[in-house]
Amino acid sequence: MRNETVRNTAVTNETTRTYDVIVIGGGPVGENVAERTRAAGLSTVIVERELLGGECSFWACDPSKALLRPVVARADASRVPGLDPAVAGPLDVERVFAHRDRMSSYWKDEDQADWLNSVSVDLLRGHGRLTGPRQVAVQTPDGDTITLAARHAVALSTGTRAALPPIPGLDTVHPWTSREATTARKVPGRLTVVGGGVVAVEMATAWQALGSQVTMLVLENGLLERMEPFAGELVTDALREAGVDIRFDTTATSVHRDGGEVRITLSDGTQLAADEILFATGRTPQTRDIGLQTVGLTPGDWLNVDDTFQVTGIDDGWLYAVGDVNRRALMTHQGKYQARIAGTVIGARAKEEPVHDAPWGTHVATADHTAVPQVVFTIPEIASVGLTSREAERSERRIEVVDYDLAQVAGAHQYGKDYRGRARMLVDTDRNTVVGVTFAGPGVSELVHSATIAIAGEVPLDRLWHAVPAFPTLGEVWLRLLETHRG
Ligand SMILES: Cc1cc2nc3c(=O)[nH]c(=O)nc-3n(C[C@H](O)[C@H](O)[C@H](O)COP(=O)(O)OP(=O)(O)OC[C@H]3O[C@@H](n4cnc5c(N)ncnc54)[C@H](O)[C@@H]3O)c2cc1C
Ligand SMILES: NC(=O)c1ccc[n+]([C@@H]2O[C@H](COP(=O)([O-])OP(=O)(O)OC[C@H]3O[C@@H](n4cnc5c(N)ncnc54)[C@H](O)[C@@H]3O)[C@@H](O)[C@H]2O)c1
Repeated sequence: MRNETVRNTAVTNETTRTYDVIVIGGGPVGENVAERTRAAGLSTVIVERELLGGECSFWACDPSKALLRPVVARADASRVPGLDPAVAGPLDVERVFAHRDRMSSYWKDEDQADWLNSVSVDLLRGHGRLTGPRQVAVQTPDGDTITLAARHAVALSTGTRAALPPIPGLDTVHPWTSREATTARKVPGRLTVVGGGVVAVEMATAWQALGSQVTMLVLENGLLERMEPFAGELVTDALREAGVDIRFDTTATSVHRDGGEVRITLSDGTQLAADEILFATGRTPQTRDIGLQTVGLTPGDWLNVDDTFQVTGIDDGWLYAVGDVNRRALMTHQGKYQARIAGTVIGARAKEEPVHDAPWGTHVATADHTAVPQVVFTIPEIASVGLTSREAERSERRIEVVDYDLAQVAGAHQYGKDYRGRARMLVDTDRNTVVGVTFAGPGVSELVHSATIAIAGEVPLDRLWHAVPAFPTLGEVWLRLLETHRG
């Protein structure tokens, strides 16, 4: 076992190792909590039972984006006159898989362990469980149990795993979850995808382009239902053009594997056959077996936190929950933002320094409520931050919705022929600031940070008017949105 020797300022006795901070779960979020608490001068250990780097590095963001990059780049290139014939053929699937494997570090975490070592955080490999206030027991891969005690804080960053619906026959079909969808080495002839959210649309985009005939079973009447309706509509059109069979208001009611084939009974009573079935039906928190009952919480629950990530209902505030497991925003960048804040506030409290917890203070995650960006890497790309118009309707605020056809921007003409895209900006008319933006179109992923800055910075529209977008870029959509708003 690597790096388990106790370093920095930890105290060891024969049965219990004492640290200032114990982090359970070494995904992207746990790593960042630990890096910040260590930077604050606190001895810190991470307990990780699988691979340091978590879901994102090995079974989620990195492998999925590596599969999608050639698909999206080919779609972009096919719209560029002169370049289009060069990308007319199929993808080289083996090379795509090799790229994906490399981007997933061949499912080895030495580099991340070296990085952790370089920032003087200890690593203890094994499954961590709370055994009481500030107490953790770690079951190591050798079957030993090591007990840890925290002087100041325990941070839970145990993330999520795929949620599977309880439908008859599921245990017989060996269904794909996001893990298999991102790591498979063989292209199934027919792939059925259950779900219409982010994992479903990204993986349907990738596997259809890699050679599967994809069928999507979507409970709702559209894709990406939590985003602006035009986002799902544009992705639906592109998936259908690529040959995906999308069935709305439909789901699988039972499944069984018959020989090599998965037989699926649909909610309308009809049958469907597939070689593999992917359930992209949301996430469940990894809190069932982490000893929550020993501190008065309920195993299996999502963890409720305040804006400094202290778990609610815990005396003395020693327990923190950061990243996916607190359900605030299930994305790596937002979890890492939370981690920077949680690590810093743990450091401040340990040193009895003032805690700056007014909105936008150093020690509170205000952006979680107002400015969470997300990019969906489909054809076309979808990039959003802040409120959607549906959320705005439910809020008390007076909001103006400003729409613009992204295809009318000069940068879009340059980007590729037959560009299709939409942009929507939500303006809080009382405060004269932007509170939500959604872009849908090829190449929009890199636009989203401009919107995040406008929202998090609460930049008045009169000042945004002076932020001049370069010609001819997609960024000129800002000018067009502001002109539309001014009438
Ligand atoms: C297919 C897919 C694609 C995605 N793509 C993106 C994307 O492009 N961009 C983006 O921002 N987000 C993306 N996400 C979301 C992103 O993966 C998560 O938001 C992110 O991984 C959350 O990080 P985390 O550290 O909170 O949890 P995780 O990454 O889940 O890490 C939790 C860690 O805790 C460990 N652990 C759990 N329990 C214990 C225990 N008891 N003891 C010891 N260790 C334990 C686990 O082994 C794991 O290493 C994607 C998700 C999926 C499913
Ligand atoms: N690019 C990115 O940022 C990215 C990519 C992938 C995943 N993620 C994150 O991962 C999280 C999980 O993604 P996801 O797509 O699994 O979840 P999701 O919540 O986005 O979508 C879940 C889908 O499954 C459907 N569903 C749920 N229960 C069902 C059932 N019993 N039967 C049929 N359908 C059912 C829902 O109707 C919905 O369409 C997201 O919250 C997202 O933040 C992010």
